Amino acid sequence: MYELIVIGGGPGGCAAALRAAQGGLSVALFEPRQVGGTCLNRGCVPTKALLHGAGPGCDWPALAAEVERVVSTLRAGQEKQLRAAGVELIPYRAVVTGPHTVEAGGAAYEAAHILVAAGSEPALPPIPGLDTPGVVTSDGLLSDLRPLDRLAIIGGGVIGVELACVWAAAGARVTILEAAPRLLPTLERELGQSLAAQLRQDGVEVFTGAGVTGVAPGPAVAFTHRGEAYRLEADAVLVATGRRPATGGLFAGDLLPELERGFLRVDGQFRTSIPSLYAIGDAIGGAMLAHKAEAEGRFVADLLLGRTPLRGVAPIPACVYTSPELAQVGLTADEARARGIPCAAGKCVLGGNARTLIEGGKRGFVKLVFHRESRALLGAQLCCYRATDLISELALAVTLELTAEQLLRPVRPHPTFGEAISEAVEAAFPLS
Ligand SMILES: Cc1cc2nc3c(=O)[nH]c(=O)nc-3n(C[C@H](O)[C@H](O)[C@H](O)COP(=O)(O)OP(=O)(O)OC[C@H]3O[C@@H](n4cnc5c(N)ncnc54)[C@H](O)[C@@H]3O)c2cc1C
Ligand SMILES: NC(=O)c1ccc[n+]([C@@H]2O[C@H](COP(=O)([O-])OP(=O)(O)OC[C@H]3O[C@@H](n4cnc5c(N)ncnc54)[C@H](O)[C@@H]3O)[C@@H](O)[C@H]2O)c1
Repeated sequence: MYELIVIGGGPGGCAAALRAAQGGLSVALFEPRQVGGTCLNRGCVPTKALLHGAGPGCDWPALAAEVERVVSTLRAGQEKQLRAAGVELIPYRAVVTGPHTVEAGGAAYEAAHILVAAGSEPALPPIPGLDTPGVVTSDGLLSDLRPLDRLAIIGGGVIGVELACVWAAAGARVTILEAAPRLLPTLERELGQSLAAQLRQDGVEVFTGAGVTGVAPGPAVAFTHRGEAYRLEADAVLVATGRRPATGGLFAGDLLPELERGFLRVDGQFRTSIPSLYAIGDAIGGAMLAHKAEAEGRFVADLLLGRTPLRGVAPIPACVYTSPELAQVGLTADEARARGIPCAAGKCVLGGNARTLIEGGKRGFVKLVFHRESRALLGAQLCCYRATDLISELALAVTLELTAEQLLRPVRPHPTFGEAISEAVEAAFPLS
């Protein structure tokens, strides 16, 4: 009998298992694939290593070896840390058979609490021909790293644009087919629009409002755009149209917690409709991000340890590691207005930022959204170099509800990208 069984060794499950074990609970972690989950093995880490390493004349075998070195180093470290904390790693797929019981590898296990952190898997849209040879999801593309002359991408979301940048940097002709009117439709409007302009300048073809009608052998993608029909031949077709929860077959018999579109429904403390069963990460939906899963895992571990959870409910920053990078946290001006919140927005365009010009001068901006009366920071949207690092300062400010005056108190060093934050605050509340 364990105090906690964790199902899934991704960032959510590992964070929960580690913290619970460090706090003194007996913990078993079930993971039939590799520790690290999607993030470490098929997601965040390999894609960022590729974005860092891909370039003209790319040596693909060397790049693939470097990606594997990074991933396996991190995985070994993570496994060591879990074992050192006393987590029992069980390499089988688990099925929940009761409120306190799990079956895996032909054996039964029992625990006071069960945490489902089973993550997600690629979701395929109902487009005819997706079983054509050469059509892959991110899992397939990342497991067979090789040069491509022509890459067609269905879906201009986060996976689509990041992997477009990898193969475009290595010299491939990349085409993105996005159904929505802009790239990255879940992010603030100008972020997707600016990225599309930059990608086009870098030679990537971008069709927004595209209607993909099918994939034929070749592979060749048939699509419509502004009333015209097109046929696009490629060496590979990446389908990156979102992910779905990996909750299929997770529960046995009559035991089924409440689901919503396949995602486990949880309350504010990540409890499912079965009191001893918690769920976190991609399996519960919302932002499908590693740091969200990890924060939620720590939150549940703290709850079970009887501690007040520190993290897990703060606004979750979203980052896109393209060039330039994009990042956002909290509310956009449109979202604030739609909620009837009086807001003041300030924007600093980086054309006059010294560090931006020194490092190559790609288009960029920092936008900040404040409550007009309290002057508390509500949200931030960044399109610039190092946006994915700069956003942490702004996530802190949104979380702590810092005001414009408080944001202006620190002296920011020169020449840095961070100077744009001071300028954007001043633009929101001009002196006259
Ligand atoms: C290409 C790509 C790039 C990404 N880049 C980023 C990024 O840069 N930043 C970011 O924040 N997020 C990124 N993500 C998203 C991120 O990977 C996920 O949000 C994150 O991994 C979710 O963590 P999780 O712990 O909920 O689930 P997962 O990481 O999916 O882990 C779930 C684990 O559960 C295991 N499992 C499933 N069912 C069972 C079962 N029945 N029994 C036992 N084990 C089971 C699976 O094998 C898996 O290892 C990316 C995703 C992809 C696909
Ligand atoms: N940097 C990061 O944090 C990062 C990187 C990669 C992935 N992720 C996570 O992984 C998840 C999955 O990424 P994703 O890019 O697959 O999903 P996504 O939801 O970000 O984007 C999917 C895109 O596909 C489009 N689409 C859907 N059906 C289509 C169709 N039939 N034809 C053309 N376009 C279509 C959607 O409009 C959307 O823009 C995301 O939720 C994201 O949070 C995060």
